[in-house]
Amino acid sequence: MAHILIVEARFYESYNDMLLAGARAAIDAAGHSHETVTVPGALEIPGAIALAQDSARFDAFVAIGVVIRGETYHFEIVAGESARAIMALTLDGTAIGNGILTVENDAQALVRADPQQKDKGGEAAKAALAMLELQRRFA
Ligand SMILES: Nc1c(NC[C@H](O)[C@H](O)[C@H](O)CO)[nH]c(=O)[nH]c1=O
Ligand SMILES: CC(=O)[C@@H](O)COP(=O)(O)O
Repeated sequence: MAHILIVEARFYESYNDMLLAGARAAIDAAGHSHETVTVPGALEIPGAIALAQDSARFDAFVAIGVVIRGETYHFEIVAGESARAIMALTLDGTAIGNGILTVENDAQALVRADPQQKDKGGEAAKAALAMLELQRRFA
């Protein structure tokens, strides 16, 4: 059994609740355990994963968050830099699934957060488990 850390950026309460439900359901269905930590925003997720890695308590990570475009360039920074930093951690061999939604509006966020619709939280959890399996296969 693996132990998974879900790192959520709780910027939008309702969407996060749905993403977490999907991620937790996927991990439970695969027979693994999980715990969750909360950070202020998506930009803090990669740092939280890096800090948690040092504890060696977790086998894989799931990033959960919602980034909705506003009026300024900040969307590109938050969306792009969180994805870039997560990818850098992945390329260092860390099993991570990225469930950070980067969308234009609330309607797009809802469809993707809802476990009964696109279930991006569950998708990210399954991706993390798939990468963990590869990591163990190549060990
Ligand atoms: N606008 C969104 C943010 N912005 C906050 C940043 O992620 C970060 O917490 C802040 O810049 C302090 O370092 N975060 C989201 O997750 N979603 C957004 O829509
Ligand atoms: C993604 C963001 O950072 C965004 O929510 C911030 O909104 P704004 O660009 O209007 O400040």
